[in-house]
Amino acid sequence: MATGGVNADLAKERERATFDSEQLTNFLYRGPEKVRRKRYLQNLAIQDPVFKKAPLWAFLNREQQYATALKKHLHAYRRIQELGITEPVEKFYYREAAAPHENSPIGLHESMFIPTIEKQATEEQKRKWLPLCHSLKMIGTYAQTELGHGTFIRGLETTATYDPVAKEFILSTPKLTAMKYWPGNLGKTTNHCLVMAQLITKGKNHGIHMFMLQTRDMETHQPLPGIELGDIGPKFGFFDNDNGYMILKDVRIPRENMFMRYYKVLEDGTYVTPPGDRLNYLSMVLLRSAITSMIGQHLSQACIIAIRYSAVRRQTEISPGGEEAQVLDYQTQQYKLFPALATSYAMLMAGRFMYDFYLKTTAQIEKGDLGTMPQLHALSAGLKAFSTWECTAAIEVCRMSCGGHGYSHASGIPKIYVDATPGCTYEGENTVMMLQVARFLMKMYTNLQKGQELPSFVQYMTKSLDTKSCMKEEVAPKCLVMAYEHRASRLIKAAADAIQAMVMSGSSPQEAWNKNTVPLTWAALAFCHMFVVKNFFEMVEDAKMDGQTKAAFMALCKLYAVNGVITHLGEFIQDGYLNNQQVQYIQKSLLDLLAEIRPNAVALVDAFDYPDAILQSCLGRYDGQVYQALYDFAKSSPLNEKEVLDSFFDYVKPVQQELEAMNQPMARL
Ligand SMILES: CCCCCCC/C=C/C(=O)SCCNC(=O)CCNC(=O)[C@H](O)C(C)(C)COP(=O)(O)OP(=O)(O)OC[C@H]1O[C@@H](n2cnc3c(N)ncnc32)[C@H](O)[C@@H]1OP(=O)(O)O
Ligand SMILES: Cc1cc2nc3c(=O)[nH]c(=O)nc-3n(C[C@H](O)[C@H](O)[C@H](O)COP(=O)(O)OP(=O)(O)OC[C@H]3O[C@@H](n4cnc5c(N)ncnc54)[C@H](O)[C@@H]3O)c2cc1C
Repeated sequence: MATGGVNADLAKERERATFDSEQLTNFLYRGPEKVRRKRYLQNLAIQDPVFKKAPLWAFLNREQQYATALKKHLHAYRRIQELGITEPVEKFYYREAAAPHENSPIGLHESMFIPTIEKQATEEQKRKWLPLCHSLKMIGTYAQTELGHGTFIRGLETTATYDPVAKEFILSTPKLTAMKYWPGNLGKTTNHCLVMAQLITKGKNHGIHMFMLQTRDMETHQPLPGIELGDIGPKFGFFDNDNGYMILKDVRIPRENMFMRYYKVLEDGTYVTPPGDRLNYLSMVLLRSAITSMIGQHLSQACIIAIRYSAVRRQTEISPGGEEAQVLDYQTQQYKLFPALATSYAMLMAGRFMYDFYLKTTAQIEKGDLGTMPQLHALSAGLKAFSTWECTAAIEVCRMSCGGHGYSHASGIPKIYVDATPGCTYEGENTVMMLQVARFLMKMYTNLQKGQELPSFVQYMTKSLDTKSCMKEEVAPKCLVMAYEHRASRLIKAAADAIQAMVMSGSSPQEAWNKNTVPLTWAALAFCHMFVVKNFFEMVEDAKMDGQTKAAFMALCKLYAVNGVITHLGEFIQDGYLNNQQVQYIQKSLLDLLAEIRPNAVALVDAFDYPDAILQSCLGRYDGQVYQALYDFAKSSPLNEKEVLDSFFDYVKPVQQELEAMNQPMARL
């Protein structure tokens, strides 16, 4: 444990901030009452001896990591029920503090299995399954992806063939590539899963549908007949999770195990047409809608670590014989870290919008109004992809900005990165998700050409592209937003025109699409970027906080927008929308903003309000005592338990002796 009070540099940083970080914390967590409740729940978990006593995951092997994570998450699950915590966000605060950076082996049970039952099951099915789920008699996961197919789910090969005589479905993975592969917690933890399979009845394939499958005996936990299950082995991250594989050999389940809220097969095998398309994709939409906030939180943790450390770390005298500078004073270090910080706030704001939009839209869907599903799909897919790409790249920047110590697990950043980066892949591979956004945008563009009204968040497309930017020396938010709108509109039009031109010259629409997927992803990315920028400005402008806090927050928001223009400059100037002079204004504004943010950098990360016990970082400690903490971390390495390791006697000594004998002058003769 480090001692010595707060590091003097860090203390100074907090004194010189121009705003009160608590104000921003209150905004981030939606009010002081919610902040108090968050801290209360986090403290409850942090003080709980079961969580407190557990060894740090970094020093454990994979089996131990799995067992520790399981023990903690099960204890948390029980405590959450005992404490009567029902709000999802409050459960999250408790869990995060109970098992920081340890992914839950019952995570899929809570994040996909139960929500899918709640949304896709009939009332009768819910009555039967939900109580068993809540008592963990049933522990389930979401088994969709197969060895051969993750993205193209219409191509899944698992079959569910209805037998009207027995009134059962026969589940089968008829070939190697059909085996379920990747589902979280499928390998060892769960005893049930939702299986996505091709529904075949009366000899006809009706496409993929969801079925409830019991995989293991509920007492002995042994796999049931016809089911082979296992863990898929170690991965880049998620070491503590048993992502699994599953082979099914003609496993029979009752007809009632098909999720029948929207889709139905009658006893005689008649398929009843559902009220709408893609309703069984809604579980993916839920998680996609939650990922933007989640990934923003991952990045915010990396920013706390890198920025606090950069305030403490001193390296190189600026003038000969002078004091070594805090590395945070180097403009280049600010250029790495402040855009990352701005990105984390931007994504937290986008995530807030996204989740609220999800709740609003799904409430309409529940009432039978499916009209906004395409918008929900496009926005959740796009923000999921955009935010995970941006945030994982920024986390890696944070890690490298910590120099050598960033590479150590002592920093905490490597674990944040490896657990964040699969967000680019799971719940829809990012490029594929961007192409779904592009598909939506192309439709909107066609509707525009037909003179139809567009949904509000794509109405900017109706503006003329013949205008020039209003950007002046004082870089105004309005002009920044318009620049993003212009870039998105132009790239959407460019992609649409390219496709139309190919179709006009004889290509099929599919061929024209496939020859333009790169420009289509440019357009989709520009759309998502514009959406995030615009939403960030709107949320800062509407935020209720004092003037100094708002000014500090606004500086970040502007930096996010300005930095995005500089990073993607070609797309903003290609048609002459911004001229050379205006680009210079923006470049100058970037440097001015770095200087403006500098005194508030530590306060801006303090506002995220992560206790040390959650952050688990020697570099990101609130007191800045990083060197003592690094030394303590090194001392606690199991390799240091023995002064001389057995491997020295087993391997080094014999080789030394052999080499010594070989190198004797006599031996060479
Ligand atoms: C607490 C967190 C811990 C982390 C845990 C991580 C857990 C991870 C779990 C998983 O990864 S589960 C598996 C996730 N898998 C995927 O996401 C698969 C991705 N693939 C798809 O979603 C689809 O195959 C596709 C790429 C969207 C294509 O679908 P499909 O082939 O059926 O459609 P298209 O022919 O392209 O389009 C047809 C039509 O349907 C519309 N559409 C597609 N998806 C949706 C949707 N979800 N909602 C509404 N509408 C949808 C699409 O836009 C087309 O519309 P039109 O243009 O024809 O109007
Ligand atoms: C940590 C983790 C947890 C997971 N948990 C679960 C789970 O709980 N349940 C579950 O069912 N699955 C789970 N998955 C699987 C995950 O959902 C899939 O890996 C994901 O959907 C991507 O599919 P894929 O692996 O088939 O990638 P592929 O589609 O094979 O992607 C490979 C490449 O092909 C490109 N590509 C593919 N199709 C197209 C296209 N049409 N156009 C252009 N490019 C294309 C992609 O962009 C990518 O570059 C998990 C995966 C991970 C990593």
